[in-house]
Amino acid sequence: MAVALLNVISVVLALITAAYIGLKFPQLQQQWRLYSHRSQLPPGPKTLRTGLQKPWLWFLELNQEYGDVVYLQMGPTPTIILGSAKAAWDLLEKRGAIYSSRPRFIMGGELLSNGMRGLMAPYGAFWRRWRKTLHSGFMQRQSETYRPIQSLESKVLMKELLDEPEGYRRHLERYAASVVVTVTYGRRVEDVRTDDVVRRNAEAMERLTSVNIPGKFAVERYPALKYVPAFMAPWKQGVLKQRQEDIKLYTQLMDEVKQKLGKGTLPDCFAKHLLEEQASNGMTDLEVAYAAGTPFGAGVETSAGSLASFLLACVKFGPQFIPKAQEELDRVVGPNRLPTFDDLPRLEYIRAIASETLRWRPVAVLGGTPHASTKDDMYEGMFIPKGSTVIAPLWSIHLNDDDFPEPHSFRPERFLIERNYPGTFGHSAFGWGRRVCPGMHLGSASVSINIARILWGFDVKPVKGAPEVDM
Ligand code: HEM
Repeated sequence: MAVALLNVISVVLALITAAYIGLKFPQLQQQWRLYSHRSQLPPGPKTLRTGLQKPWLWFLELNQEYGDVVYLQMGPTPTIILGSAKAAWDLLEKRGAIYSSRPRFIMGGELLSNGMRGLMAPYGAFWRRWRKTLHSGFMQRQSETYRPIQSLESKVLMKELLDEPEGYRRHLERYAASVVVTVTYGRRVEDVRTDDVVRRNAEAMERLTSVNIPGKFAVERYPALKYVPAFMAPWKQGVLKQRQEDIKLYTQLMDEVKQKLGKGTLPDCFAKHLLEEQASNGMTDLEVAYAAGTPFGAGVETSAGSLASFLLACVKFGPQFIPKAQEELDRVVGPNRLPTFDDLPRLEYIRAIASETLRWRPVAVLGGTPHASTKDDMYEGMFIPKGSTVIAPLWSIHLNDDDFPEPHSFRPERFLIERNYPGTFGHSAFGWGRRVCPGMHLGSASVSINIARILWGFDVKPVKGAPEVDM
């Protein structure tokens, strides 16, 4: 009896040890890889700073102290911080085949979204399918067909700014939300405070941001916890319940689209294209529903925030660039009509202001969602391990004074001279490589047309007597 019990205990212990080694093996393998290349890892600090509200400020300090490629050991994950356009271009663009994945987001990407949100998806078949639909919905030629929508919403924005200038932040949000919701679902947004689609999408974003907090959930550090049954883990029960809310939202929005399509009342829009291409793309109904939710999550705050940066630049540096811009608008457009998209090719200085806006205070201050590498790599004698999280903070890259002398000054003129900068835009506001922002044509058109019209119609000045603010 005693021998039988001992045998059972030994088997159980052996199974536990095997399971432990199985679970630990990838981590041990990674540790060995790091140890054997320790002398070739990029330079970096010995200790981490935790609880930072604005990590990009620290990353800039690190890039200034250690160089363009900095190494941090964040728990088990090797993390690389890129501090120059060249390093980001060399790795994320030129070596896109191995730097286009994402780190694991177990709470947000896996448990909340069940892998349905392409923005957080690893590089692979699902991401490629999702990305293909975004490409066909937002590539240059297709985005140009959305210009009448942008032009109309921009006119509404001008009227709102005229009637209630102090509500400018809300008006910018309404503009951006209405463009995105019209382009996606074929219906306008008249007021962000009362619109149902806006409210419910904002709630979905809230659900996502509430679980995407580094260090908040142990499962991000110990991925095996993902498999603990929900009844034993209230945090898991909570996030799975929230998943159902997301599914309800995206499915209902798509059902409304299908009803309108059936009645023949659906205007041309991204959701319609998704349905038309669903069979050839091999996407499930749920994939389509989540894909239609993508532009709202990625395109509203980025567009509105970029225009807010422009107003900030006007308040801080207006006298240095507004008169030149208005001289150009007087010359090219004249006083009797609003600037249009057709004028933009001749509004060189306005386009330079748009580029400088996206550079000076980039909304994606950390460069958007981090990339992850899928193979060991060597860069300028430094070893970058497979599975590294790669962050290219635009705060470091756009405020790097080798590329942008006096980086905190707002100087559109930088974009009017020949400069040696990788890529075609002269800045990196839309990211890099295979993950580059698919909405960049829509986003940059929104920024340029509204800058042209605001400067044509308004004098933007600080409120009289307003206190000086650190920007
Ligand atoms: C001025 C406006 C915008 C800015 C500054 C901006 C910026 C960015 C940046 C920096 C990234 C990260 C790229 C990378 O990982 O290397 C990104 C990704 C993305 N953006 Fe935008 N964006 C803007 C507007 C839009 C719009 C209007 C859409 C709507 C379709 C959109 C959809 C996306 C998506 C889906 C991704 C993720 C791509 C992927 O993971 O493959 N963005 N954006």
